[in-house]
Amino acid sequence: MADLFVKICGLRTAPDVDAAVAAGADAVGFVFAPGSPRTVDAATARELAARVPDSVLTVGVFRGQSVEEVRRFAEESGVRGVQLHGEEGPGDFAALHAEGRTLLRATAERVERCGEYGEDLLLLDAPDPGSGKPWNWGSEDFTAPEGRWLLAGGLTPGNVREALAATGAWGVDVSSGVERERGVKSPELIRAFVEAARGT
Ligand SMILES: O=C(O)c1ccccc1N[C@@H]1O[C@H](COP(=O)(O)O)[C@@H](O)[C@H]1O
Repeated sequence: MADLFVKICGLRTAPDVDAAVAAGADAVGFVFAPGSPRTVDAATARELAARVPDSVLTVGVFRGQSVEEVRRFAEESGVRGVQLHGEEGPGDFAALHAEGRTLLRATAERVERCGEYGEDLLLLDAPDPGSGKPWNWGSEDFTAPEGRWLLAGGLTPGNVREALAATGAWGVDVSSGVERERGVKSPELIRAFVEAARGT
């Protein structure tokens, strides 16, 4: 699955970013949601995003923040994409889309297809994002949405192949599973995750 889309999230340092880019990530995420061990400010994210080539999407991650706050962080940091874990509706997505941003809608709900709210990518995540806990993506009840969707929640280098085989996801997103301790990324685990996900 060499063309599998891979996002590495919760990056806080230059070595984190360099490791994700070198490993071949398609997107890197900076957490602007408050209260996470991975939260960075806009100035830090701007410095980190400057290390990222144009071919790799930079994404700001938000949870329960106003559209005005999302817009302000995105402008100040220069990220090209925003990932929304809140209660935003189609109108909010339309407003952010009009500004040229790539939009990721994160949800723990069952969804039939990507794009229902105007998002570019759908992210199916655990109810407690960033916790490293998997959800029941392997169960018989799970039905994959149509379109471009990313699987997230408790993925690791050790389970990502199984998860892809079970769900047929278009892409994957990981944070906890590439950390040596909570909030601290491991370049080795980042590389191992991308290789395992793509089967390279
Ligand atoms: O990573 C966080 O701390 C975070 C905080 C608030 C919203 C989203 C967050 N991360 C997202 O959670 C999943 C990855 O979770 P996991 O740690 O791999 O289980 C991914 O979508 C991140 O973007």
